[in-house]
Amino acid sequence: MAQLIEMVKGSARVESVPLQRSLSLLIPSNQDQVAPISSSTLPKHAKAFGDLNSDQVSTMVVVSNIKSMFGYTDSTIIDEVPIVDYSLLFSDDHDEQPNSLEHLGKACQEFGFFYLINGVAESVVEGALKGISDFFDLTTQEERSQFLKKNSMDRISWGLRSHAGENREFLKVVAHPQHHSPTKPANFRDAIEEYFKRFHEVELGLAKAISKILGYEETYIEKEFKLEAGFDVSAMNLYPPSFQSKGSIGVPDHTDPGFFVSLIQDVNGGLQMLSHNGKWIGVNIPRNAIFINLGDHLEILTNGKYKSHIHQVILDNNEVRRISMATLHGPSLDAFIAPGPGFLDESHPPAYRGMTYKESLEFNGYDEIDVQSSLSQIRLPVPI
Ligand SMILES: O=C(O)CCC(=O)C(=O)O
Ligand SMILES: [Fe+2]
Repeated sequence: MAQLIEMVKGSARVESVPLQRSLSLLIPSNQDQVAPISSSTLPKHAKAFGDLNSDQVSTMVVVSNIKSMFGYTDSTIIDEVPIVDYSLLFSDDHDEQPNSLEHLGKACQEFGFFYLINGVAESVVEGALKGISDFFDLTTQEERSQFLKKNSMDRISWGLRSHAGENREFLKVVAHPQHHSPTKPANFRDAIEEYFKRFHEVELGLAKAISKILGYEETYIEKEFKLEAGFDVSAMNLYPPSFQSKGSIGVPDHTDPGFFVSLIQDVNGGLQMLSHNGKWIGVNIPRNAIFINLGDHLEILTNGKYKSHIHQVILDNNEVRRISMATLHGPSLDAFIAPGPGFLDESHPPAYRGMTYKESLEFNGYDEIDVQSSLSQIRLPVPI
């Protein structure tokens, strides 16, 4: 429990300083000595989840209220996903910024994934999800199937998988440097384009912040990955509720290529990450947050310092259909990605082969738009 409390403390950078202060009031340092709490010290999120009073402040209650604050139910797993506040990474406050960068560094190195808040306006995320929902609702499956991939240069690709190993319908589109997507229904294209535009700014911001944490000038990752022409592919997924799926697997376990993946969804349920210590963690995205999962090519560039984590989608408990959009933010197709010299020394020889992003996407025999990982083939044998 102490560990969980620590985790909640460490990750609860939800809105700004007031919330942190309130949380330190909420979280007793010792179970026998409960700090008094006044509801006026609580931020608006905290007020929204109920009328906390000093009687309720026990360790268990604190944790469960923090859970409900983020929209969790008791049966979901909260632990071990850090929350990173994007706005604090660029704060003018001389204490705030280094603390936030350190927190992001820990999230990257010790987890490899995190919830990002204050990056993209909620209305933009909601708009994109509504657009995707309209695409799946307002077109028939037959209309959608016109986007079935026909050749390797296709920039839009549709698929329907319905077997024990995979259950989903998806539409993949190239989102950057040029956005390609179906033009019907109206607003779908505009809504997702707005998300791609806004998120591209956030991507550049995260590239700056992570470069700094790694000890480089802030343009390091942007230059290495040539992000101006970064190849981004967005996978929009529609998962059936579990009673409609023949098997329980939505997407089998895999890692994703690229710098990182940004994921938004309409309802929680199904995405699981394999943590550093070999435990599956349920991804339950707090409202207003975007899930970030580091990709294969950041692992390659950092020679394994930051890892790309295996994940899967399991549909066991889904009562309703779920929509997600996983955007794989990649280097430019012609960027040559190899372990950076700054991550190599005698005890850290190169652990991956260098190749262009395009080559790595095609390494398994897949096309660029399929964005399949080839990390296991790119890994070099460990010298004895
Ligand atoms: O839909 C999800 O939650 C994850 C999908 C995913 O991992 C992918 O499309 O690569
Ligand atoms: Fe994935």
